[in-house]
Amino acid sequence: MEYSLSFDGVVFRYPDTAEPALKELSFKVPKGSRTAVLGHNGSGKSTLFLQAVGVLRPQQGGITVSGRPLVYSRKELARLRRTAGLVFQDPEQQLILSTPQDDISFGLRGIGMDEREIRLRCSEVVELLRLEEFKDKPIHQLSLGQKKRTALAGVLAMEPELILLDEPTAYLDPMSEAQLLSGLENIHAAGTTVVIATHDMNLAYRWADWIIVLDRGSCLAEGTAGEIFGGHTALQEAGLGLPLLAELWYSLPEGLTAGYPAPRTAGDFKAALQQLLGSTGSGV
Ligand SMILES: Nc1ncnc2c1ncn2[C@@H]1O[C@H](COP(=O)(O)OP(=O)(O)OP(=O)(O)O)[C@@H](O)[C@H]1O
Repeated sequence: MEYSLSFDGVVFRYPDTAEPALKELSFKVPKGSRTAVLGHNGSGKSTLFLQAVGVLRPQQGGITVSGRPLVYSRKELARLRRTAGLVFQDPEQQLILSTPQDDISFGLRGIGMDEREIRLRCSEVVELLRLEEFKDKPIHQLSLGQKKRTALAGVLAMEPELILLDEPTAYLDPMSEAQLLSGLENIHAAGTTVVIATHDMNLAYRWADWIIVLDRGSCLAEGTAGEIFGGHTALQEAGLGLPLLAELWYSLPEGLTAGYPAPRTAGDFKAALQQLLGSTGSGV
């Protein structure tokens, strides 16, 4: 299997802190996956992301992005910027210029792209993330959901192979969340590896195909969504509850559900129940 990102024994301690934020952290993100990094507050998710894009550097261990070990020279970091993009939890930390259009173009100018290509890339991401209506509006007048999509557009315009999003849906209403997820769907369909950090178990359950469970700076478990949500010991150990649909599914009699894949959406759950109860002669 090919991997877009791997950590091998990464240790990192912030200055003047007693405990390392990352403790011999090792895991792998399969290329082309939709990966969710799950962990409680302070488990190290944001620190992990900052390491993956070279903003922070491990004190021990190594990181590989798209098959290349990270090297912290100016040239290699510039290359990394085009390979791996990070969307911060707080878009205010990311958006620098006055309008979405200017902000998206800024990063592309920084890598020396010509103006014609910049205009083309900008219009592509503006369309993909449906920013047309407010692309020329002052950023401080945008809603949080619009700012989050603008920050995502700025990263996406660089066409990275790997995109990392820190708590992408935090504080978004259901409509803004759906818009952001649909943007991510298109990005993933185009071949990009997408990694999100979240403690929203319901989101991870319906969205991710690969899961990494982080606890106090270490990886407790990694595997397919079926393995992690089906086993649920790592989630319990990390103090993370089960997603509602998984809890309902695994509370059904094992004899009834044996051999059926656990449904990931409410619609699939209903269809599975109809099929299972139909096959036992009950019916819903
Ligand atoms: N700049 C910093 N200086 C010192 N310690 C820090 C700094 N940033 C984070 N930490 C510590 O590192 C650990 C990991 O923090 P991190 O922000 O990576 O966790 P997280 O899983 O992203 O948390 P959250 O879910 O709350 O965003 C925590 O103990 C935190 O207090």
